[in-house]
Amino acid sequence: MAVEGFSTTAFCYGQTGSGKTHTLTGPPGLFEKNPDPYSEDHGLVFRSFMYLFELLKQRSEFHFILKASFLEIYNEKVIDLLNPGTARKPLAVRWSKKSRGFFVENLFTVDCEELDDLLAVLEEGMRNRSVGRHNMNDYSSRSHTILTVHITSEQQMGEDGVFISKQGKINFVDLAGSEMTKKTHSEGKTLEEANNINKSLMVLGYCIASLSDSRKKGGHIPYRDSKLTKLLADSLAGNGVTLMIACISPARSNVSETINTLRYAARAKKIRTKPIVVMDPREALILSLKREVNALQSENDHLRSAINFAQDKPPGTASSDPGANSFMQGRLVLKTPPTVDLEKLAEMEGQELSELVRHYMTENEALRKENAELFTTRELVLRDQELVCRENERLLKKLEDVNSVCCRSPIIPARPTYSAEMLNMSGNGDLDATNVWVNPLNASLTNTLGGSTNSTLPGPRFKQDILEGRKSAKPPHRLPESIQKELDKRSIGNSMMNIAESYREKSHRRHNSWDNGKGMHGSTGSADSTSSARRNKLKELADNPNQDGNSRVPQRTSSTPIGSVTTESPLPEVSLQRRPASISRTTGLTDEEQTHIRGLVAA
Ligand SMILES: Nc1ncnc2c1ncn2[C@@H]1O[C@H](COP(=O)(O)OP(=O)(O)OP(=O)(O)O)[C@@H](O)[C@H]1O
Repeated sequence: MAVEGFSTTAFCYGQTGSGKTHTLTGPPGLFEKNPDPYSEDHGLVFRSFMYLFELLKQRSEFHFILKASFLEIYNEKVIDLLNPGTARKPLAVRWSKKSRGFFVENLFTVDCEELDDLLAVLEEGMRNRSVGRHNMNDYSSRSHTILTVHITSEQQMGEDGVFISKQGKINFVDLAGSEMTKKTHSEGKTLEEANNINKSLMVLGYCIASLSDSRKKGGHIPYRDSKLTKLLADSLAGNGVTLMIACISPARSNVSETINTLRYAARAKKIRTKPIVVMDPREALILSLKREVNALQSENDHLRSAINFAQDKPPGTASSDPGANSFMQGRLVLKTPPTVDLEKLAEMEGQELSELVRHYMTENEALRKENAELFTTRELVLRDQELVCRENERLLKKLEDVNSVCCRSPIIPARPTYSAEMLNMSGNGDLDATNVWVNPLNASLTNTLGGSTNSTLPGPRFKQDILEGRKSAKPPHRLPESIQKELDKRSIGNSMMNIAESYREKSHRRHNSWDNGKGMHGSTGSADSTSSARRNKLKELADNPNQDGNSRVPQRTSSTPIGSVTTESPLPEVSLQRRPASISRTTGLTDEEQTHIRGLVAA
């Protein structure tokens, strides 16, 4: 992973004499014997170096730069093991704003081109580290050591000449073992070393405990309490990968330390880091910009293909919609970013690349906005359509209800030409009980002739059908308008003639009665004879249709609303919708009608 650019750490933890140094570097004095490179005595560090160089050989497309440093923390002082000097002057640990981590100032770093260079660093450091002796270990490490191998890899991205470099590293940390001074019988200098070792290990334990506790996430981690934790902060909770090797003793007498070590290991196992590849900020920016450009270009291609698909739709679909056209027009005026030659991309400056990305982002934003608008419009159209459908269903249901009410009523024929006043008709079946005035002649004729009214009376006949409960009763079909008008003229003309004749007859009888000296109210017999004569006359009129085959009795046609008769000139219009103020008791006609009829008779 260090080769890929990650920061990695392997550290050994455990009580003194448990084999930490043995695990990392092998038995004491191994390198003084000039061992075989493939000896089984080698520890993790040597084996890692071997594996690292094998890996570098396989990756010929990369250019690697290796650098190594070796330091120890002895009594809370950082000593450079590759350049200790005669005075073993301690180095300062500082905070780097750039890398946002602690670093050792002026630490000697050795370029390592060969495996031997790395082995030389390891040997030199092992030789210079502080080793002591106590009851539990003849070669006890009196300090924490950190061997770091920095791996810089450079790779050419594509054929445009841009090199991308990554900086990975491996930390090999050999911690000094925790000591129970009672057991080790440490005194003097060794006791001071043991106290410092225990103190720094305790801080490390606090840091591990805090990092592993999910409740303290984001809380304070006491890295600054020791040099060891400062330098391991990045490995413990940074963006690297860390391997903890817990070394324990198989001796029964060390059981409490073993349990303690395992407890630490269990806590450390809970720590979660977020490994990232460490790169040069400028190169990282170029790489991210290139990725972003590729992503935006692919997204733009996708959106363009989707828009072209919408444009290629046949007429009558989306393009035939004027609203859609306006949308299309609005979309077509989008500012398209300039086409970029990918080969020249590497030559472009960071500012140009940023400008280009900004162009694509603007276009992308516009396309996203347009896409959202299209979706919104589609939703609105669907909602409107649903509303119209619901309204349609409601109106249809209402129409059905109205039809069913009309059909259920025994006196209302279900004909759409009836005025709304008919709907207010009471349910007792008496047409005369409504507020619609009916021509008394029609009514008297119906009463006189009963159900024997001839077939030229469509209204009463239809009414009769309803009364007889015929299911097939339907309103008569409408005639063509010209024929219907002609029929209306004739029927109205006939009715007027009929009225004129009855008026003439009534006048004649009235004269006779006056002649008989009985006056208007003189005799009931006269009234009876008058009504009898009128009945006979009407019957005669009904039984003898005129030459056109039409009855001379006023008829209601299908196109004429009930209660209203409309004529064209020269016949005067007579409205029967409202009962006139003054009606003659004998003729049943208004003054105005009588005047008209008198004029007609005179003519
Ligand atoms: N796996 C092993 N096989 C053989 N010998 C071992 C093994 N582990 C440790 N030893 C031996 O035990 C002794 C102590 O080991 P080592 O020095 O590595 O312990 P340590 O944990 O580093 O102690 P300290 O913390 O005091 O430095 C050494 O002589 C080492 O060779």
